[in-house]
Amino acid sequence: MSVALRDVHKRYGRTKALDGIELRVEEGEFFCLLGPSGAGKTTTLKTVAGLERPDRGSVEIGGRDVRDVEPYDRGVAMCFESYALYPHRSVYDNLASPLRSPRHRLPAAEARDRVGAIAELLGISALLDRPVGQLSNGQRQRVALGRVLVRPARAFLLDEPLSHLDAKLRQQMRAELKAIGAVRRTTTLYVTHDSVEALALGDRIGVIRQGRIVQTGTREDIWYRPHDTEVARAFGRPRINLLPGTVTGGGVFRSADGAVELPLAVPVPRGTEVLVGVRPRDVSLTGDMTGDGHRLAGSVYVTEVLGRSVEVTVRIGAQQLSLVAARSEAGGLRVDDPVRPAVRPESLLVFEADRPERPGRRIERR
Ligand SMILES: Nc1ncnc2c1ncn2[C@@H]1O[C@H](COP(=O)(O)OP(=O)(O)OP(=O)(O)O)[C@@H](O)[C@H]1O
Repeated sequence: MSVALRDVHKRYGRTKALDGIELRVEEGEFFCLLGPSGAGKTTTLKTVAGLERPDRGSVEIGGRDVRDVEPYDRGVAMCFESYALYPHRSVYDNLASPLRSPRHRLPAAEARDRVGAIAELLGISALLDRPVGQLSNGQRQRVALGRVLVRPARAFLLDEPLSHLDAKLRQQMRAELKAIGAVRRTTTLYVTHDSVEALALGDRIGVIRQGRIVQTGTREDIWYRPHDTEVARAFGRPRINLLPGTVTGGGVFRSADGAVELPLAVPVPRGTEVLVGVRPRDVSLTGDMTGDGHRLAGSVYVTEVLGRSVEVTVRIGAQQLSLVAARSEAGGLRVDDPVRPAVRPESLLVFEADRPERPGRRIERR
């Protein structure tokens, strides 16, 4: 079932939690809602589940306005970050109890199969007889997720369901979550503040900030065409370089101290104050084999080993430019060594300068 929110507003006293949310999750789609703490992610989910009533705007499930539909009758299954489990009952009972509700009431054998399959996928088969109260936080979180995924639902609403797992398990579960048949077939709205998770999981991603959706798109849209500097900063580690400066005649970017000059592929009027963005992996330490790409002259400021590659921060006048190079290229570099990194004009993103009231928007290629 598709899920749509139109112009949804919600206030708690003086706090504007949702400020005109527009969102549409297509049938069967896995949609990630990404935003910082307090952005309104949980409130959005609660509004879909019917646990909060919007002050204005509408929520539709399967094309039907659900204003007057009770949470229980909406047919959505929600997993909260603060999970409600029965601590004295076994993992098996916690997983099976949703299937005993009058809504589902599956035959015992079928319920057992479903619970077994979900427990297997979540790696908790060995814990089925244990009381939930004796489990670790990460194990409990998997039980809570299982309680949601086990039931037949028209849509899953998942609120940071992997947040309590350690890094390794989180990565593993991330990969497995989308492979679960029920998840693959069922519309899923997944909330996270982790951009890596959003990029890994989302068929599409919605970026939420201060109760509004700033940008919706595929991972390619968000990565290559971020709406503004804040979206650009949110995705990618090491972070995108954003160099402040002005556009001179001939469409060349120039930093305030004149140390960095870069030809722009995007037409920008002369005199415009901009931030030029380039991702560290798009800066080449040794210059392109083909020789194209614009060269800059600087010196090594800091190097940091990131497994097989090295992050090199280069000082160019008053600017710092970070790049990622292979260890074979950058392994021997010392602080203050001169380097000539190269940047291709087509990998540059151009943004309006940030203003106090809002981050700089990307200037589009015409
Ligand atoms: N029941 C409530 N009463 C008062 N204020 C609330 C209530 N629920 C949420 N808020 C406020 O509404 C805003 C949005 O909260 P919400 O929980 O939706 O954010 P979030 O993006 O899910 O954040 P987090 O990642 O920290 O869970 C916050 O400023 C929060 O303090």
